[in-house]
Amino acid sequence: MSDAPALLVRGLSHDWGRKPALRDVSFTVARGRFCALLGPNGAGKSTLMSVLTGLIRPAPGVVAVAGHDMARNRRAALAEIGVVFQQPTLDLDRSVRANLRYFAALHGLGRKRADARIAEALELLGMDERVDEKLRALNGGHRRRMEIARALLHRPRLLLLDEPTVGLDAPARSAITAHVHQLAREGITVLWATHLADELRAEDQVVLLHKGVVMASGEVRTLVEGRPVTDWFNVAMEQAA
Ligand SMILES: Nc1ncnc2c1ncn2[C@@H]1O[C@H](COP(=O)(O)OP(=O)(O)OP(=O)(O)O)[C@@H](O)[C@H]1O
Repeated sequence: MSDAPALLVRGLSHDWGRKPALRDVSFTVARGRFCALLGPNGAGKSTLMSVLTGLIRPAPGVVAVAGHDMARNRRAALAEIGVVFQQPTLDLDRSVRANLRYFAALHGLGRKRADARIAEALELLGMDERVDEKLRALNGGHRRRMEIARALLHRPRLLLLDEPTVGLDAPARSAITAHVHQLAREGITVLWATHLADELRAEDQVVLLHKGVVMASGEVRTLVEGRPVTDWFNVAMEQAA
């Protein structure tokens, strides 16, 4: 199990009613990699995130997280995952600390351990000085960082983020992108869904999804062949249209 990839997805398909959303999707993400799940609106990114978080069952398909099969050993697989959903779910009238303590308690962490984990997670996101501020006083970028910190409280090996920069201005977008790349360098495996190719870096892995099908997968540097990532993405989408 120790050699298992952080995430394995094999032969995964899903239909919404009669509408195909994912078609025979397969890829793996090695431990400590930043993998972008890149695709335009309607590509199937959110559907795939729902499968990976166990919200919907693929038929057919295999998902394994750190070697734990999602169908056969769901609890162990889910314990390895931290999730940042597209829609924020925060209590704006409470402080950063109070929000995080609440979620730490949901994970069964006692107060002392919770506070240590909260400090650790906030430091990773450059948010430690905000711990006593009310969420309402924070800007969108800081709220998002706080949600990422929350997803790390139980020390997951795999962090899933569904379009985490939507609605943020350029500086906040670039700060969050940098912080999450840093998390990958710290050993946390990241799957980052986005439709914005400029969030990718040369050393990242990318899974290019279009109409539910993986069009390309591999290291960004190799796939773009010297072009800017946005040019490569635009050409791939024009060819697919
Ligand atoms: N709950 C649902 N019921 C029916 N169809 C759905 C549902 N969720 C998604 N779809 C359809 O599945 C396809 C893939 O959508 P999905 O939301 O997974 O794509 P996406 O890449 O996340 O796009 P976006 O960036 O717009 O969220 C689309 O055709 C969408 O209309």
